[in-house]
Amino acid sequence: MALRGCLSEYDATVATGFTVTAGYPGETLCNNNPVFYLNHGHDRHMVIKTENLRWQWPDQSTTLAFPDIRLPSGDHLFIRGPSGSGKSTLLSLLSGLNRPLEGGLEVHGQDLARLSGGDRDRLRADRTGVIFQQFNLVPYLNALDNVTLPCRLSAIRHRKAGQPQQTARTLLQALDLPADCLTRKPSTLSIGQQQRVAAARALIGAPPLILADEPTSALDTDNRDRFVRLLLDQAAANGSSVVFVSHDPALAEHFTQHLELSSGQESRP
Ligand SMILES: Nc1ncnc2c1ncn2[C@@H]1O[C@H](COP(=O)(O)OP(=O)(O)OP(=O)(O)O)[C@@H](O)[C@H]1O
Repeated sequence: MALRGCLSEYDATVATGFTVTAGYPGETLCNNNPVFYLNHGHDRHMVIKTENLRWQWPDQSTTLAFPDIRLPSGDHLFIRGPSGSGKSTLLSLLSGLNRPLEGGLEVHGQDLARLSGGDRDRLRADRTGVIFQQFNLVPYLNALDNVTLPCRLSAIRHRKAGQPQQTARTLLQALDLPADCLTRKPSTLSIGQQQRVAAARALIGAPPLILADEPTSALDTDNRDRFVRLLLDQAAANGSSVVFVSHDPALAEHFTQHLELSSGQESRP
């Protein structure tokens, strides 16, 4: 099916994690409002910098307090912690989906606490690829069109991808997706194949940061290790930093930095 005119704002938002603020049936979904990407002297190569970061969900009595993170450009960080320790919550803060309750949070040199929701969405669209735990593929788009979606939502990602369809093919091939899967819908793909599509979608347009939320949880050990290696190889080829969360300590060996979240969280006084 032709891509133009068949993508709702809802689907684009669920699939990519950012709100689409432009786009009508038949038009390319792409918000060209400029966000100014600043460099801050000695921190210009720091992709993520957090300090005393805290978050409290509405109606929850406990506060999630996160260890400080310093992630230089190109480094790969593994975040581990038991269920409920706040791994997904931390990724929602790093991606700008939620604004921190307290503490410092700089991503791509931007103070996320000071940006509006729309500017955080734009920053994420342009500079962060997200792999969701459930992949969030758009069910009525084939694998290739799912992968090129970020290029429709970000002029920067589109420009960096060059020819998005060709780049998507190259990425999916590098991630070992069989050629006959390229034009198939997600529901006809195995979990491992859907996972490769989700990874290619995060990688296209070489965003400086990839955030991955337990994308290997449904895989066996061999496929899990292979997927992590392929993902990190592609990220390294793009020069992208990676933050990968999992409860599985066996994956830690693939990463250059490690962070452990504990299950014990502070109670609010
Ligand atoms: N939308 C929400 N509203 C209210 N509380 C939430 C929400 N999302 C998460 N929480 C709570 O925040 C805490 C951390 O949840 P989170 O999903 O970040 O943990 P996790 O480490 O990713 O867990 P898992 O490994 O099971 O996915 C939990 O106590 C959870 O119940």
